[in-house]
Amino acid sequence: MKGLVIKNTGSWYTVKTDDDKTIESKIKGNFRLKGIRSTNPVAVGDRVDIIENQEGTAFITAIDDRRNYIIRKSQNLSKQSHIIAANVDQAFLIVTVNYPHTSTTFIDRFLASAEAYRVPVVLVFNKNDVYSDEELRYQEMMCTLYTQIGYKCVTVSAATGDGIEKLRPMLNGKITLLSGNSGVGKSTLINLIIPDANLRTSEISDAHNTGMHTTTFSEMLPLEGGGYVIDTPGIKGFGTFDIEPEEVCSYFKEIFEFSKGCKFSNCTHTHEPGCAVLKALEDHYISESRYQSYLSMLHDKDECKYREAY
Ligand SMILES: Nc1nc2c(ncn2[C@@H]2O[C@H](COP(=O)(O)OP(=O)(O)OP(=O)(O)O)[C@@H](O)[C@H]2O)c(=O)[nH]1
Ligand SMILES: [Zn+2]
Repeated sequence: MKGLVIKNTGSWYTVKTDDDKTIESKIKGNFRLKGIRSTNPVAVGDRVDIIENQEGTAFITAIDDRRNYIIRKSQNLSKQSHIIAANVDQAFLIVTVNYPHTSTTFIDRFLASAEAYRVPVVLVFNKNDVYSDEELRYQEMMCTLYTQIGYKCVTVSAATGDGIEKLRPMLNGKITLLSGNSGVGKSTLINLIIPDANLRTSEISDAHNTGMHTTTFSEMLPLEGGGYVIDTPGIKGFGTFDIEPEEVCSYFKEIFEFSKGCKFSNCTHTHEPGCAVLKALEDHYISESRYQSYLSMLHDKDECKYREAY
């Protein structure tokens, strides 16, 4: 029988079968996933084969190929990874222009890593209710910038509920990863969208920040209209991927478009003559902040810092 892994607590996996049953399952014997050194071979979001046994539980016997997965690297020496979720349909990146300020570098890095994994991203601008006119203008500028590049932008307030109704239809039937810096309102938003989720709010998540408590349990929260939401504290992007310096550009959609006009095919868009990207930057077709983010990722690569950041 086939099913979807919706929860992982230690060695037990909750599988929602295609005929809508929920069965607690374990991995059978020496089942190993090729290629990944991970503390958990199966993750929420995985499509699996199960065989039911007499006790009413089941064995997971096979796992479908993943379209994508999100990994957290272990901080200790084992260098093992923990797979947080697999087969994500889309990501909502929650950003706040203030309280706390989400930097464009943070946004652009997230977008670039999502591009690499072909995961569509929606930018959700939260805390609309607290901003001054100046902050609102800045928020609008950001929305315009990212909309022009091709990302959907939504402005909401999790505190007042303003704009939340726009999110619901976008979530329907999909597996959505909710991400964003600490304090931007992820838990508040989830509690609003799924009232019985009863998620921890800021007090407890402070423990995450100091690294006192890292949970190895993941769960996809079911939505009323079908689909799931995954809340992942502290995830800055997708996967650990070996990105080559010449690839960085292809993950910045608009920069990539202009790069097709560069004189040299190996142009790094930093100093070369006949660089169409530098020209577009000068003519304000490419924004300064996006270009700076591109440079920061390019330079990180030189120093091998980027890989470690994820
Ligand atoms: N004014 C205002 N405050 C908000 C809004 N959304 C969340 N907050 C507040 O911001 C603080 C942080 O919200 P959380 O939902 O805990 O943020 P989080 O993103 O889950 O944070 P972590 O768990 O640390 O990742 C809380 O005090 C919330 O009440 C909003 O739209 N407006
Ligand atoms: Zn160039």
